[in-house]
Amino acid sequence: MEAATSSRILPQINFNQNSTLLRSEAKLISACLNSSQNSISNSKRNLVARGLSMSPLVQEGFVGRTFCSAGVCTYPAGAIESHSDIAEERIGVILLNLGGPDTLHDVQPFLFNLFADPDIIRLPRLFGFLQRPLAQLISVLRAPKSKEGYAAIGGGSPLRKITDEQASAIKMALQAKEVPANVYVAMRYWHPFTEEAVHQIKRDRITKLVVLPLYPQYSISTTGSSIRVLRDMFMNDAYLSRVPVAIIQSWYQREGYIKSMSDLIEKELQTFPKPEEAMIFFSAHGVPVSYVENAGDPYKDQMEDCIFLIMQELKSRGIFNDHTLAYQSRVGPVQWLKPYTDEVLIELGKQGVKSLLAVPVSFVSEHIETLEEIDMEYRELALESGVVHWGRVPALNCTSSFITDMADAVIEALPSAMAISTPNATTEEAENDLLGYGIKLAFGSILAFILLLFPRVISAFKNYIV
Ligand SMILES: C=CC1=C(C)c2cc3[nH]c(cc4nc(cc5[nH]c(cc1n2)c(C)c5CCC(=O)O)C(CCC(=O)O)=C4C)c(C)c3C=C
Ligand SMILES: [Fe+2]
Repeated sequence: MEAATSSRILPQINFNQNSTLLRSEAKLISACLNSSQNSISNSKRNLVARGLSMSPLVQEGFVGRTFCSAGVCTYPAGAIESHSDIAEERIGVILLNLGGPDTLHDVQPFLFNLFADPDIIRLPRLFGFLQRPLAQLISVLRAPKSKEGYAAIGGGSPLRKITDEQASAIKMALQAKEVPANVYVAMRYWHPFTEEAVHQIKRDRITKLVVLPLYPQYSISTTGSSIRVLRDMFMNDAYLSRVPVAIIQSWYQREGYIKSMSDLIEKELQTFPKPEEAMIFFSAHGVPVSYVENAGDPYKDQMEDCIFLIMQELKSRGIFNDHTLAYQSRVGPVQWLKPYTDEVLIELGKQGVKSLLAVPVSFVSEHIETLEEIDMEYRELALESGVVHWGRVPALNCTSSFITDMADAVIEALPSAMAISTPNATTEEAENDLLGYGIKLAFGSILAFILLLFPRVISAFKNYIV
């Protein structure tokens, strides 16, 4: 794999010169994001240092409860209860997505929801009470800039419409494969919220559920956050905690996805006067470096692996264009994953690159960061920097090969669905636990007493062992 632009690492950004964020807002976010760096456990650090990404669900407190393999998580045998007594299976698929403001009026409350998420602004537990006041402040400060962006793309986010269309398309693809299912949309920060989807799932008496995040790569800030919210709802509900669930954590490595992305790239390259000369410029949404380096977020590794797989597929088709990966959409002055898209564009222009094909790679729908940031801001910057031919690969949206692959992913995950059997202890269970603990304590004390008082008993035991 060509090292992801390691030869093009650029100088650190100076906030005063380049950041598009308001200074006061930036300071606030900086303080919040930096503070989270101190609360990372050594075990996580060791794993990361050894190059082993900790399972994201383990980081989220699923320790001892989950088995994760091949991107699908289920619950261990001891904690499950089968639904074999259910005569009629009603399959549900829940699509997890970020959500976006439908109108300009929604922008500030949407931003509030985003910044109030402890997986976006990661405060130490002790300062958790500050999360909502901070979110209020930051959302009010950022709203004008965000509104400008949403105004430029028609006055709101297209995410809800596209995600609804993807849900209908996946439902139809499942139907065509003779797996009838209801498909629900659960947005993290705007309507339809996760609560609304979960309400419908209960209303429809779903008996088996597949959780499918619409993010190809896993990040604590996206898939991780949505699964945490969903898990809390399921654990605290008598019905839902018994519904078998399969969670697909990430799916960037699926052949169907890699081929669909390659198809789009191959097609768009043909629009260049000399297709073989265009540089393929993968632009992924960034995350703060601390997520990867301190919290063990597998996002960067998965992103690089994803680019490698796409380039391998293109090579197998005889496409040998140069490529590079950079990260966009940083918020605040903390270090985000590098290299930054804007800096790389300027550098490539300086190096004399004339043709660039931008490929958004961290998200499967058109949204503000493709329609405004890439198509407007980055296009303009690239052209100013000397690039002559600029193109952009569209998001997958409802591309049929992609939708078929998502349906296949659901079908493959179904057999591993298992229930969380009321893991939140009821009062009765808690009392039983206490009783059990008391019995063990009393028994242990009596045993210790006997062993201490009667050394002969010990030697008798020894005789049995040795
Ligand atoms: C894989 C995708 C995404 C990651 C990772 C991610 C992390 C992340 N985002 C913010 C802050 C903002 N994100 C915003 C919008 C937004 N983000 C994603 C995807 C990822 N975010 C999408 C798809 C969208 C927008 C959707 C739409 O409405 O079209 C915004 C709001 C827009 C803006 O003001 O720029 C903010 C703010 C952080 C801090 C973060 C990781 C910690
Ligand atoms: Fe984002």
